[in-house]
Amino acid sequence: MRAPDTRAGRQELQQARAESRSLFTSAFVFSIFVNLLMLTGPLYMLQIYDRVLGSRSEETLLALSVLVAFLYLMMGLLDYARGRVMARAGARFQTLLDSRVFSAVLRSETGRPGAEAAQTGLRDLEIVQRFLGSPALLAFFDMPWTPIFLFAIFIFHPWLGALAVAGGITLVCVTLLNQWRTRQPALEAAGMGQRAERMSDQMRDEAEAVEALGMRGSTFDRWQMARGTAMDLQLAASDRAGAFTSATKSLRLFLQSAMLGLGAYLVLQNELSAGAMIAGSILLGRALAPVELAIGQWELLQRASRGWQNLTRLLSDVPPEIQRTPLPRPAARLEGQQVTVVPPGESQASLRMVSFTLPPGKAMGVIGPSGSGKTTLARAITGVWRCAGGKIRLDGAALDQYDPDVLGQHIGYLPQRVTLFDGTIAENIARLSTQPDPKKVVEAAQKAAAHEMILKLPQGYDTPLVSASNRLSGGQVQRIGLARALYGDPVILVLDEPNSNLDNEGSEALNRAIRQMKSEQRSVIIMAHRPAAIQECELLLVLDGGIRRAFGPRDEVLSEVVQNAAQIQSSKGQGGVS
Ligand SMILES: Nc1ncnc2c1ncn2[C@@H]1O[C@H](COP(=O)(O)OP(=O)(O)OP(=O)(O)O)[C@@H](O)[C@H]1O
Repeated sequence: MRAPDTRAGRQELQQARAESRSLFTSAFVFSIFVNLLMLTGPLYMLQIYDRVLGSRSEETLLALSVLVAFLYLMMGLLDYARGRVMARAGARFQTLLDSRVFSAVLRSETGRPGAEAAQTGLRDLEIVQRFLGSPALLAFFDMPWTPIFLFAIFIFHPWLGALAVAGGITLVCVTLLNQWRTRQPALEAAGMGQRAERMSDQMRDEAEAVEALGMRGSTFDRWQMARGTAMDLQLAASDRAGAFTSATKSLRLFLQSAMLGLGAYLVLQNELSAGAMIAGSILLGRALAPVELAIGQWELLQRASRGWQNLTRLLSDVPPEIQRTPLPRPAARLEGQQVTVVPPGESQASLRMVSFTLPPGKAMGVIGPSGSGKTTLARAITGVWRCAGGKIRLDGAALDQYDPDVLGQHIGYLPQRVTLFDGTIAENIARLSTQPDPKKVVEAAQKAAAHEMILKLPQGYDTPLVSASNRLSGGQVQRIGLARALYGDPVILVLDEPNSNLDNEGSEALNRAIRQMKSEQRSVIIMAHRPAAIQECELLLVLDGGIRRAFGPRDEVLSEVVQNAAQIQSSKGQGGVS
């Protein structure tokens, strides 16, 4: 199987990273000075042993100590500054991509629910941001200094240099071995951990069904199995990584002592000064510090690298929205031309070559048995799913010529299953706008016959809702969903099974809202099972197995196609549910 092309996503990420190039450059320059100043310690040692102790000069000691204190202060300041710069580079990277990744996650979820890259998109971005602002990346800036420090040790004595190089190579080999040995278990542990998390999220959301159906034990068993496996894998991964971290730490400490030992031997042979012996040992510590730091931060590095890969996949799968020329507010004329829709991730179309025309001021009913493609059509009209073939045109322009957010304002949608979000009732009606227009909110609620019901709630329109809570009944939720669909005066209203939870009063209010829409030259589409829902419709589209069975004036179509036409027509004019 060919690997998916992720070039576009990688390019986007690289561009966002390149926006912080000046910050990275300053951090790199700071790192040069920090590393130069790291020579302070060894040089001080060298001077103390070889000059101060030899000459017994207190003035030299004082002068050297003052100088060293100053240099350490500078080093501290520069180190702090580069840490701050890197943190800002990470933050800038995240700010640049926040909105892009957020909409890619949403679009990916509507397109192909459950796609792995979308599930973790926002978390991946955060991990990459954390890595960009962490000491782990600074370790890579410090690494080029490792050979320079090693070279300095060579200047003291070739044997010391040889030992340092051998030690350095061993540490690098351990690092590579670490990478090789821990990558797979870390990957598996992360994957399984995410699965357990998804499972617990779903179970929490569906807590009511879990309780009512006595599924607590079995759901717990499933979750625990996933979690247990994740924990075992995580333990194995962290054991391995921990073993490597401890091994490198001990090795480094041992190397430093070995340097001292070898240095002392060379001093005894009169081949080295005592100062150089100590300085060499300190230099070795400095040379190997970035390697050890990189190993210590290996987990973050791996997670960031995985996050980067996921993001490249996500951003490649979901290209950025193109800037569209804004169109004027459309007339409520909707036209379906040979519309074919294939559900995301499926190979079979659930709607095939369906055509219809809905002029302004009219309502169209869409009926058909379960699975006939009614919801699919609603999704296509609202732009949630794109047409695989044919076009849907709103006032002459294909739906993809509208910016998705603008299209959402033109087309009000009441989905089959209404979900409300965390926020007040008013905010939910105003589609989570941070500054809801109170007048429009109340107007929409009145049209949906939700106003009185909302006023009876403890804090009226300001009653806070928690998405998962069930303080509202199914009918109440549906009325608020209808008010949300009507908010902002959409030109087209798409209602998917609007009567499923409405009582008589709600159904009548719905019919009133439909009549009002029509009188204002706006139009309505109703996907329905129940006859009461289509009594306001002039047009009827009958679907069966994703194919148009009939389309035309309602009564004609009914008498032509639906066998129980008489029964449905008899409910006409009664209002409410039959
Ligand atoms: N998200 C999806 N992924 C894959 N296939 C889907 C998806 N949603 C619907 N389908 C398929 O598309 C076909 C039409 O489904 P659709 O939900 O549009 O029917 P419907 O007429 O609205 O049914 P109902 O009256 O039961 O709501 C069905 O065969 C269904 O299996």
